[in-house]
Amino acid sequence: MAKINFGGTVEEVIMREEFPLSKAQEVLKEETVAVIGYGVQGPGQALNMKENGVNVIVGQRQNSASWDKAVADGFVPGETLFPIEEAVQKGTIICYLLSDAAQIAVWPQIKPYLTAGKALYFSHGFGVTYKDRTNIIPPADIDVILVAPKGSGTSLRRLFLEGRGLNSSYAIHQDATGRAKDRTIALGIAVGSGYLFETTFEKEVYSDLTGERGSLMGAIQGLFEAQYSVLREKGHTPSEAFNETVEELTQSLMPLVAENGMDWMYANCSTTAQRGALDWKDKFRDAVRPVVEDLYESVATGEEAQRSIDTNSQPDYRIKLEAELEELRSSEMWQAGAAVRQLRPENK
Ligand SMILES: NC(=O)C1=CN([C@@H]2O[C@H](COP(=O)(O)OP(=O)(O)OC[C@H]3O[C@@H](n4cnc5c(N)ncnc54)[C@H](O)[C@@H]3O)[C@@H](O)[C@H]2O)C=CC1
Ligand SMILES: CC(=O)[C@](C)(O)C(=O)O
Ligand SMILES: [Mg+2]
Ligand SMILES: [Mg+2]
Repeated sequence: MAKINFGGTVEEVIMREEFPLSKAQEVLKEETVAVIGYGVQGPGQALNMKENGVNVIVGQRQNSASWDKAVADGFVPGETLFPIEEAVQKGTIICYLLSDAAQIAVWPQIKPYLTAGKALYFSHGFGVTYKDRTNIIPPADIDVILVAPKGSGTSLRRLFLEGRGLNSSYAIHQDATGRAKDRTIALGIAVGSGYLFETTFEKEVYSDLTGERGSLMGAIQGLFEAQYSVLREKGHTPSEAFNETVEELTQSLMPLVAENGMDWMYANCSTTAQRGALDWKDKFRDAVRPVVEDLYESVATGEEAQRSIDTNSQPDYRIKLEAELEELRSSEMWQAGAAVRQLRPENK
């Protein structure tokens, strides 16, 4: 493990150099890795592992769009693609990549096939951490492990195809075989992680739920809406409001942040912008911090988990989510966004 200084705190991370793909292949050579669920993470992880030489099968509900997608991606019914229970039966490592709500519903069906020595793998600490709400309590004689790619399954796959990698966290909840750690790291490398950092199931789910509700998804849209609507009320056109709120951020400034940090992005903007950003950042921080504190509390008490379970267990949850996404899509801001995207020279 490499010791890396993260801004003054030294942490151990695992990189491909010290745990190369050849070692991952060696660790996994006797295993059948059953990827259960072929939604967003399922395809990314299954295809990356398959192309990395791992023996992968997929378990998915028949007569579903995801089943058809698995077929289109090259998984063969009866050979490498099976109904869920059959795949769990055949697998020695079970990657449980159903939606978190579906994991609860399907658990009683798969539990009998989690026999001694197998490994149960998650990409989220949700099911195990909130066990009082999910009833996901794995048998004691199996490994229970986690690799959580820090990003969308779509990005995991795209970065893999570009020869890059998405960072993942990893955790071992239960080591029944003495091989849990090797299995975990090998899977982490095989799914296409750039490097792996250690966590626990609880820390993973608390930080992940906070991040996606906060700066990664929820807060960012909230900030965009606030600024866009003020600009519009003050008489700015949609194109100006959208460009000054979103397009410039994603196209021009965030790539600079990604490349070399916030100070580098600031340094490449005008001194006028730098002065204003440095003055205003603390006001935004102070306004938003109490909301983040509320959010973390709601995650830690399990309120967020319960809301997610309750809503996403409804038979029509997809339709309802889609209706809310449609509302976003049809908002003036994102309609302006669609027009702006069309105008990018590369999209012409
Ligand atoms: N979406 C992402 O990129 C990320 C997801 N994760 C985690 O990975 C896991 C999988 O998430 P996603 O890929 O987003 O899942 P998803 O929402 O795409 O669902 C995966 C599959 O579950 C199946 N499914 C849904 N309800 C079912 C039911 N009642 N019975 C049987 N199958 C059912 C669907 O057919 C679908 O193929 C979750 O634990 C999630 O938190 C972690 C990091 C990112
Ligand atoms: C993509 C990711 O890692 C998220 C936002 O946490 C998720 O999809 O749950
Ligand atoms: Mg998440
Ligand atoms: Mg996440």
